Amino acid sequence: MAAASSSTKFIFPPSISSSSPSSSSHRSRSKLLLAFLSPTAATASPLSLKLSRSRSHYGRAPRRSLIVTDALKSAESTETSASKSRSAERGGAGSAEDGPTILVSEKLGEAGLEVLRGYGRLECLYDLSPEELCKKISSVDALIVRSGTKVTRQVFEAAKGRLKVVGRAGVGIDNVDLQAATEHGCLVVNAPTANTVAAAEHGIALLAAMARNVAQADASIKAGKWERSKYVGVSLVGKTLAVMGFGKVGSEVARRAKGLGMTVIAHDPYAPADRARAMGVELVSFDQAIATADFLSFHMPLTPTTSKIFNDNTFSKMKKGVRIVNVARGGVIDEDALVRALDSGIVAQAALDVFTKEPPPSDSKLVQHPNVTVTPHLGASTKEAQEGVAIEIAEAVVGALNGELAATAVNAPMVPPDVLSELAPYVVLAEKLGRLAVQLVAGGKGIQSVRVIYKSARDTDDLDTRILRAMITKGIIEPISASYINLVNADYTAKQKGLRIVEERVSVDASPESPVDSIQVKICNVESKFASAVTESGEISIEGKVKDGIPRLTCVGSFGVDVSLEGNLLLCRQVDQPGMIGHVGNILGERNVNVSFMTVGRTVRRRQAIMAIGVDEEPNKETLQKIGEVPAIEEFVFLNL
Ligand SMILES: NC(=O)C1=CN([C@@H]2O[C@H](COP(=O)(O)OP(=O)(O)OC[C@H]3O[C@@H](n4cnc5c(N)ncnc54)[C@H](O)[C@@H]3O)[C@@H](O)[C@H]2O)C=CC1
Ligand SMILES: O=C(O)C(=O)COP(=O)(O)O
Repeated sequence: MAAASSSTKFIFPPSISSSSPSSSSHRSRSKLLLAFLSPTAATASPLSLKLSRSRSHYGRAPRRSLIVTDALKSAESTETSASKSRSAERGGAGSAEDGPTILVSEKLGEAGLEVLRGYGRLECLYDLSPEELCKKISSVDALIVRSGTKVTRQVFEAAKGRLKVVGRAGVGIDNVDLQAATEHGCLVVNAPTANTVAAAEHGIALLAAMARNVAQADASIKAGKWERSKYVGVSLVGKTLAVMGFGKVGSEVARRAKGLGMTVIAHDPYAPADRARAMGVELVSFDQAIATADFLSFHMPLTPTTSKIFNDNTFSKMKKGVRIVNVARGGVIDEDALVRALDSGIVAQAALDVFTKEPPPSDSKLVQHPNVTVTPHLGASTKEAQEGVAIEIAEAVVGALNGELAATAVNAPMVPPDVLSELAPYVVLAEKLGRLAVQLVAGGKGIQSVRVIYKSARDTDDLDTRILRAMITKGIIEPISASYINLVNADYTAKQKGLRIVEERVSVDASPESPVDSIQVKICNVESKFASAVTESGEISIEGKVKDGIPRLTCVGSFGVDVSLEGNLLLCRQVDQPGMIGHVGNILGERNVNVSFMTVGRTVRRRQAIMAIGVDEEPNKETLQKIGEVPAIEEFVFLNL
């Protein structure tokens, strides 16, 4: 159980870890992290990691990468030299041939490519059609995109379970079907910070260019004209700018606009008013913002709520002659309505970097409108931003492929590293308890309701159980279905299968040093193969603890036991009398089944006891039959942990 004894160093990425890449702490860290994303968490064998810092900042991929499955190996062997040369033509092929395959489908900064090259097999294919992407996707472990690639449900389906991570080299993830990603257990990460300033600068560039007719005047002079009176502009100083969406980009735009002498107001239903106030920006309602502003700048994400939020109705409420900048997403505007608003003069000018359909049709009335200035989605396109975004996304993807929970995960719970570190051994315990509990269920009715009870000395607020719940779900579902469960899709899959997991906390007088004293898993309203596991209230109940970093089973039904949760387990209920351990031990020994431990728990002396026997090998049918024939044995069950 290397994972269970992992040191706290595991939270650091290789680049800043003080331990040697091949050290045991690194190994145990990696094995632990495997638990969060890998299909084979609790049963994974020790990994042989060969991270070499001399190759690159991130080192080479481990021989058996943390979320790389066997499917990867077979797919690797089918990789053709034709595809490699094609990839080299279009963007270059990678060199770490034995690592995971990472497909980059749009131009990415060189610094990020360098990180990826050093880690895995890199393929840059920049002009794939949707059909080509679907064909390619089942042979890659990670996909990195910008805004131009639509990662649809079809893409996730075509991946056939191999695609583990989609990295969005930028902020907006509206081009990725997040629901489909979650259903397929695929992690989506983005790079939310590195292009903020670039987008804000572009917003300001468009604002100033629009106000002074820079693009139109440039086109005019190049057409041989000299039209000074036609291109008289408007001033920015003293005007009111409404920033719609006061997030990272919006607040940077606000800061710069204030520097230009504008009065800045903002609308954002979720932004803290004190942050705005500290910048001298007043947060106002949507209607107030659009009715007051001389200039509007859009900086909200495209979501079902913001889709076409600027439409005939909202344009009609704007100040006549308002000027609009959009560097967010084209879809927040009803583009036909904007054309009408421009024609009627409600909107005097618009400067647009983004469009509902990109590229927009060449005969688009909006693009061709004389009062509209356009750029081809250039907000993030500075050298600096592209290098930054590329590094940010490469780090996130490499981390995710290593089984780490990315700080920029979009569809998985964010669990701070210190919490992860502390819960490490309990993660293994949780999965084992789920796996064990489900094997005690006698088929038939199906499992619908599971109660999980965490006994802890800590305050409720001081215990984040999301990972534990996910791992219990994984343990329960995986042995009885073909689903592959990880932190991304655990809750979704449970819901799909009609499995209700209810969590309870019980305060106990234990050491507050440990986040959890024990975890109890109870499966309700089912019959058990092992009647002794059923409590008086009719639930299958097992309980486990972590002792010296090792997960142990401490209770079955109302019988106390104490066995390490490793390998295989025989649970027998017998009459509590001398000689039972020797008797069963002999049957196993004679058939070459090695016993790793034995423990006996009883409720009342000389009445009934439960014997838990750990075995290295799986006993065959005949051996199990022999055990069943021992007169004092009342029932027994063999469990695979
Ligand atoms: N043109 C380009 O190349 C780029 C475009 N972007 C886009 O800019 C937008 C903002 O990006 P960030 O500032 O980094 O994101 P962010 O997440 O930091 O900020 C978005 C803000 O919008 C707010 N918001 C959500 N719903 C809203 C609503 N109905 N009304 C008003 N505000 C609402 C949120 O509360 C949040 O504060 C995104 O759409 C992103 O995709 C970002 C970078 C480059
Ligand atoms: O980061 C964003 O949201 C952007 O819109 C940038 O898009 P891009 O990566 O330049 O295609």
